[in-house]
Amino acid sequence: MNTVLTVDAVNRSFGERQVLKDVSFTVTTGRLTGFVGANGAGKTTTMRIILGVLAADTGTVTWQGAPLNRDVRQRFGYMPEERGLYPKMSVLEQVVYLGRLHGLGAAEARRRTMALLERLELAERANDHVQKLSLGNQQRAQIAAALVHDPELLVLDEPFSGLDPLAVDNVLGVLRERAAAGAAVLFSSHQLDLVERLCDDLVIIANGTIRAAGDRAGLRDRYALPRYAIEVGADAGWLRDEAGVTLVDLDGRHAVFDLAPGADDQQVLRAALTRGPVHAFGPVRPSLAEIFREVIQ
Ligand SMILES: Nc1ncnc2c1ncn2[C@@H]1O[C@H](COP(=O)(O)OP(=O)(O)OP(=O)(O)O)[C@@H](O)[C@H]1O
Repeated sequence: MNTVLTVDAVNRSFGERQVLKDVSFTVTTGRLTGFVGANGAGKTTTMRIILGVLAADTGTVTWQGAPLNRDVRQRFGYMPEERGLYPKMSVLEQVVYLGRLHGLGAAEARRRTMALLERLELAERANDHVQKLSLGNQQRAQIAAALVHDPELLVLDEPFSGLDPLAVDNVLGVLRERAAAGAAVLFSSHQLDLVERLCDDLVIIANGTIRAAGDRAGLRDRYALPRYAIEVGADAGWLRDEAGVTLVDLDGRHAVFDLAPGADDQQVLRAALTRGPVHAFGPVRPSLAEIFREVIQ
């Protein structure tokens, strides 16, 4: 597994407004990288810069250490946020056409298109006009269009939004196969709770600034404070005043709290026991969505 794409100190403004501030991260072959942030955080702008649709004011994007050019970008696959298939053309014609634009011969483009549509469970719709498809199926057609030329880098803007859980699994399976075959995959989402289950690496952006980046487990270890759940016999509100305790959730006799570095969990347990029975007490593992809650709102 190699780092292939490097976004380094990219800045971009629209008029007076700076929407990307020193954005840096990397994307690795064989892995799915989720690019997560709230609406307006700067995901699409970053992706457009990677694809060369938009220029950075300062900073660089490199592929295997070299600056990007048209030839390299021909080997990328992009699913833009604004989608962009022609409503009045059949799915088959359209994906074949896009494959040919990327240099595939007619027979090869057709063969790959059919295989992809089959894999995306869209083969029965191959001859339908895009406008006749459900939104979820239009999305799968878009994904086929981004994949048909077997790109080395896949950049997908919100590929899972609007898909039902079965379709998410299907698309995820397809992306995993591409990664296993050596592609690098970068996709954006505003749903950290969904994405943390789907990807290997995460890049978290808020207000144009990268807040955290790395593999899932590493991010959890780095950013999570020790978190505990407790169930006591009466209201657990007293926890609020315990040294080193930050309440995450309080619901009557149940509470979830973080402990400051150096604070003693056993001290909290003893404090609880002086007030009455303790029915449950132990560490819990926060999800990334919980850790970065403010980033995704
Ligand atoms: N062409 C443009 N002209 C002016 N402002 C823009 C332009 N494109 C994007 N912006 C602004 O830049 C900011 C970042 O937008 P961007 O689309 O990159 O965010 P995003 O994270 O992809 O959000 P979303 O999930 O809503 O697409 C937003 O405030 C947006 O309004």
